[in-house]
Amino acid sequence: MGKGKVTVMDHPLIQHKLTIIRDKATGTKVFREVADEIAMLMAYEITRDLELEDTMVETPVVTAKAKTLTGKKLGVVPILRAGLGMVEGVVKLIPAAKVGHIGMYRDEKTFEPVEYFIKMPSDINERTLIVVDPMLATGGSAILAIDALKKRGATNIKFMCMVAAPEGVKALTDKHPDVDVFIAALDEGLNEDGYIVPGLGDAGDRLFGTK
Ligand SMILES: O=P(O)(O)OC[C@H]1O[C@H](OP(=O)(O)OP(=O)(O)O)[C@H](O)[C@@H]1O
Ligand SMILES: O=c1cc[nH]c(=O)[nH]1
Ligand SMILES: [Mg+2]
Repeated sequence: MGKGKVTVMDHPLIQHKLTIIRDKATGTKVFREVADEIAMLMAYEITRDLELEDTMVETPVVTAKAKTLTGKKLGVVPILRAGLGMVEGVVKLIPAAKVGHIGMYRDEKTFEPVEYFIKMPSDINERTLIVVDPMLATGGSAILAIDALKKRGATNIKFMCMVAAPEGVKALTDKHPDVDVFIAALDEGLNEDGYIVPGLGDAGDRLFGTK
């Protein structure tokens, strides 16, 4: 592994749901639903360190001391297309989060990422950004996406993916050691076509039914 902090979220529910989306017999509808559920479970874990402050609440019984989120700003940044499949799951838990989009495709021969779209909230320098993409293969797409966010002023970034290859985790944590990486499964590696093994195939195509 590289220099950054890496957390593997191997909760039983996440592992069970991952098996469903790894299965090649799983169609688009179920793939989308289960990917959404995995993203929500991961968001629950990734938000464990959100800051709380004291407040008062009037219950039907008494006025009591209680806790509330500080309202520190968050952003979710899906890497298109496949990252879109993780947005709903996160914003269901954090409805105040703004969403920035970054479009990236991987050249099929060289595996080099190409950026084709970016639209961010204007205040990304004030936000904790959670970059989401189901797949971290060579790491090229995640590295370029995070480069683009840092260039625009982002300083507090987390990366969350479902399936990662060790090569991608090393490349990402070497290049961006300040970015905490959260993954649901660390797979064996990459095949000659740049696919994660065992992986789940092309996440974008499986989410959107494009193959
Ligand atoms: O770590 P890397 O080697 O860069 O590969 C991972 C990238 O490949 C996939 O996107 P893809 O290029 O297939 O685009 P899509 O989401 O539009 O299908 C995936 O969603 C990641 O963004
Ligand atoms: O296995 C892989 C590798 C890159 N992108 C995917 O969607 N799947
Ligand atoms: Mg794809």
